Parts: sequence; C-alpha cells; structure tokens
Amino acid sequence: MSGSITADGQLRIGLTGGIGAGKSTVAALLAEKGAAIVDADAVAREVVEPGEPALQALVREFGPQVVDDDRALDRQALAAAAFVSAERTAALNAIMHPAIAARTQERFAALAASPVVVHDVPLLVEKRMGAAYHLCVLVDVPAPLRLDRLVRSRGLDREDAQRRIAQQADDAQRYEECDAVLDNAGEPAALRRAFDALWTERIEPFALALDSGRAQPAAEGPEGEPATEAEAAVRAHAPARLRRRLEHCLAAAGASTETLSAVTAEPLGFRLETEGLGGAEAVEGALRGGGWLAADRGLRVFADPVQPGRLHLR
Ligand SMILES: CC(C)(COP(=O)(O)OP(=O)(O)OC[C@H]1O[C@@H](n2cnc3c(N)ncnc32)[C@H](O)[C@@H]1O)[C@@H](O)C(=O)NCCC(=O)NCCS
Ligand SMILES: Nc1ncnc2c1ncn2[C@@H]1O[C@H](COP(=O)(O)OP(=O)(O)OP(=O)(O)O)[C@@H](O)[C@H]1O
Repeated sequence: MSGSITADGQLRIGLTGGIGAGKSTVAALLAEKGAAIVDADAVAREVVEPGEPALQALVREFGPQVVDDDRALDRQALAAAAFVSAERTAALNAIMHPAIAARTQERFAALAASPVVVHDVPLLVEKRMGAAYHLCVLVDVPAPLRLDRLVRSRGLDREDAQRRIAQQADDAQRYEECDAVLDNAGEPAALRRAFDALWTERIEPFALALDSGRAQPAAEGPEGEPATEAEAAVRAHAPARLRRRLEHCLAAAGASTETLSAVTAEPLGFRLETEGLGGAEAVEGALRGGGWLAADRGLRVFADPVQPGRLHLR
C-alpha cells in the first residue's frame, strides 16, 4: 500500500489513527492548505467495483452473500464476515492490500508534481509503513470515545466498530510508528489549533527545506519537555524511526546498511561507511529523496525541523 519516497522535493506525509479518530477531518484541514490527499479507504472502494478481480476473489473467499443481487459488494455483509477473527481479517487483507497497493502507486505517480502529498491510511501502523513517509501524523483519541463518536454521529453498529478496533493496533504501537500526535479528544476548535501549529512549525518548513534541497541550519531537535505522555512516547521512539527511514531509503537504492551505526543521541547522529556501497549517485539520490539533505561535506541532515538527525558519511 505504501509508495516509496521517490519524487524529488516532495514532502510525503502518512496520516493515521484508529477507526473514528478524525483522519478525514484532519485530511480536510490539510487539503485546505493545498496538500494533495490519497485516501486509502477510497482506493479500497475502487478496487472492489463490479468487474474488478479483487471482488471476485472476495466472493471465492467469503461466499456469495458478500455481493448483492446486482453483483455489487455488500460492505456490511463483508465486514460481518471479515472482522470476526484475526485469521478472517488476514484473509480479507491478503486479497485487498495488494490490489490497494497497486492502485496507490498509480495515485502517487500522478501526484509527483505536488509539493505535499498526504496518504490517509488507517492501517499504516499495523503494516509498519511509517518509514516510507518523511513524516507520520497520528490523530489520537482514546478507543472508548472513538466508539461513542462512531455510533452517535456516524451510526455505525457498536459491535462492528468494536470488532474492527480489536483487529487494529493499540496506542503504544501507534506512538512507536508516528512522529507527531494531534490530540482529537476535545472540541473540533482545539484540533484546528493543534493542526495549525503543526502546519506552521513543522510541515511548512519541512516542505520548504525539501523543495529547496537545503537543510535548515537551526535544526537542533525538539525543544522543551513533552507536554503529554503520548508526546513523550513518540519522542522516545524517534531514534528507531529515523534509523528505519535511513534503512528504507538506502535499501531502495540497493545499498547495504551493514555499516550504519548510531553515534550520538543529542543531536541524533548516525554514521555510514560509503566505501564499497557502490552506485554513489543512486545513494545520493535515495538520501535526498528520503529527506536527508546535504549540509556540509560528508554531512546530511534530515529535513524535519523538529526531529532533525544527522548522517555522517565516511
Ligand atoms: C470490509 C469493508 C468492505 C467494510 O466497509 P465499510 O464501508 O463498512 O468501512 P470502510 O471501508 O469505510 O472502512 C472504515 C474503517 O474500518 C476500518 N477497517 C477497514 N478495513 C480494515 C481492516 N482490514 N483491518 C482493520 N480495520 C479496518 C478502518 O479504520 C477504516 O477507516 C472495507 O472496510 C474493506 O474493504 N476493508 C478492507 C480494505 C482495507 O484494509 N481498508 C483499510 C484501508 S487500507
Ligand atoms: N473533535 C471532535 N469532536 C466530536 N466529534 C468529532 C471530532 N472529530 C471528529 N468527530 C466526528 O467523529 C467521527 C469520525 O471522524 P472522521 O470521519 O474524521 O474519522 P476517521 O478517522 O476518518 O474515521 P474512519 O476511521 O472511519 O475513516 C465523524 O462523525 C466526525 O464528525
């Protein structure tokens, strides 16, 4: 389902959260700022339209009751059959996710000229897709409140919503994979304020740095104490996320990460022996595409103004 980080100068954001957290609400705020949105739920609907091979595979796997008289997918019937156990959900995913991934690649390719592309993807954490984006944003709401909102304002069946939550990641796993948290347990106005701060302090300068190809000199890491437990957890996992990002973009260039080592904690620093890596240009391009911009001879800086990271090439 993920696109790899390829289009030069483009900021790619992964947007996620448990069912009913408010991803669509945040995606609308991002679109207002001019970001292009790829909506995984919408792509998932397209690949099961009548005549699509994934629809036929669903009928073979789950039986004829998952289509109606017009041979269109009965979404409620499929949800009832698929979310009963981890094994049945895995069977659903095995059919759907390759089809979604192929269509998603096409979407990203068509948006190569957009400065900011957002992938709204409910299962980003479950599928450990975070390293494929420069920044992952989590919309965070405790599960019981999500359940109430889904039942009250969207009319979703409570048991269905509960079963889906049981097949999704938990909060601790989300804090490991995501770089920024938007708390949406309060009023919509509070979400908008938090979003505006994230846009101004992080997304906009990050996108400008990638677009210009120049690392920002002030990148010294997060300031002050984390305001919430969620933020503290997110920050604690930053070194591991940055390392996964580095490994992801180097692997895309076919370069070995055997000599990649962590050297400093503050600011976060890594070292990579480039001798014998081969394809210097491919490695350069992959690092740039991954958000690691040239700052000095032998030094790359990850362009996230809040979670910078340095890479020393030897
Ligand atoms: C089972 C289906 C037909 C139910 O359709 P329905 O219209 O009721 O829900 P919709 O597609 O709008 O999804 C709503 C939410 O359910 C949750 N959800 C959907 N699929 C899954 C899944 N495989 N595992 C866990 N949660 C899921 C997500 O939070 C999603 O945002 C549909 O969800 C589906 O095709 N799911 C498989 C594809 C998939 O994994 N989609 C998630 C995005 S990649
Ligand atoms: N701060 C809020 N206060 C009250 N209700 C909210 C708030 N934010 C979102 N909602 C409502 O909660 C429901 C879920 O929000 P939204 O559709 O944005 O979530 P989502 O994460 O996209 O959902 P899904 O996982 O189903 O795709 C919607 O009915 C929305 O109007």
